[in-house]
Amino acid sequence: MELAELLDNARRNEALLKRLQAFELQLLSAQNWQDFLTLLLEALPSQFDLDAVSLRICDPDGELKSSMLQSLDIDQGALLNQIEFKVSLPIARADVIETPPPWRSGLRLPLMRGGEYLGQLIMYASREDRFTPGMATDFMQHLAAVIAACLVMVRQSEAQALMALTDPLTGAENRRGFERVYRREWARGQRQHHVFSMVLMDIDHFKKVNDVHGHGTGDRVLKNLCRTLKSTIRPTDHIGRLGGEEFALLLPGCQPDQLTNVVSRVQESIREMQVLNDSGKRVPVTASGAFISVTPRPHQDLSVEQVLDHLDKYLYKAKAAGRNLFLPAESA
Ligand SMILES: Nc1nc2c(ncn2[C@@H]2O[C@H](COP(=O)(O)OP(=O)(O)OP(=O)(O)O)[C@@H](O)[C@H]2O)c(=O)[nH]1
Repeated sequence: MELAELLDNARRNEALLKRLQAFELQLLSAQNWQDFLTLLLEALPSQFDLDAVSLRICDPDGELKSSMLQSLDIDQGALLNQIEFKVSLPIARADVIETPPPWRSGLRLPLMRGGEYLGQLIMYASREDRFTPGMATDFMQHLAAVIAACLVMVRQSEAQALMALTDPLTGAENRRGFERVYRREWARGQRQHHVFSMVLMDIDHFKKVNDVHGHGTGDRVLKNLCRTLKSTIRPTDHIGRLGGEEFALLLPGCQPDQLTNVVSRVQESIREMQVLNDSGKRVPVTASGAFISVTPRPHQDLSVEQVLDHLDKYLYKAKAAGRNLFLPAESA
């Protein structure tokens, strides 16, 4: 190799190394999925002459996917299209791989951290000579090690953030978590003219459940209710436990004409719940509630407290009318 060519190669390597170091520093400061995934799936390809990047993540119990779904706004959900969540993945070493069209070369990098196999990062190029068999991949393998460490850090910090916003008994969002969801949905609605719906509900005669069957059975009712609600509404909907036996639902994209159906389904699923007391006897459960569709408008501000206070008046009417009843609230 000519000296000039060697120097040119060295300069290119040095420039690549500098870019990698700067990129790694950015990655290390990512605290949440949005920053981490945007860097990995959008910044990485543009900064390193790649045409696309995808992630395959080992996620046997679906925890990572649900953490990302919780943390990302729905309009950032496109990032998730570049991620495959796998129940299991065969361990693969760093290698140049065959790629489907339109890509003409690709590199697969394993993501390992402390002996845990986290998944793979796949880089695609439309140039055939971008990745060639036998090429040196040490820089990229180093990058993969940093990505794996950051993935573990972000997983942990997202889990901690989620814990602070989650009700430990039922796994529903706590009041703070629910307020955060509302603020996000309100802002998204203003940006994109999205409607969302809200339901406020309260278990009927819950004090009696506790008094007659004991606190343990009362807790089981609350846990069962959340499980039931989760399986009745969409995975992108939100359940908040606002206090004792009071819950709220936030249903993004749920139009007024669909809301009555959703509420009937919710009511039905609560009535069908099979909760047993300590003697194995079924405890019948019903709830009362109120519901409304919210259309965020630009330059308007309607807080979650205002919506909930408004719904509370209708919930009170439903209780007064004999319970086991959900009433539509007039627009706020
Ligand atoms: N088991 C259990 N009970 C709780 C929890 N949080 C609140 N409660 C109980 O929920 C009951 C709520 O009672 P009330 O506010 O009188 O309402 P209610 O009996 O459901 O009556 P209505 O709402 O009018 O139908 C109280 O007995 C609280 O102690 C909890 O985490 N676990």
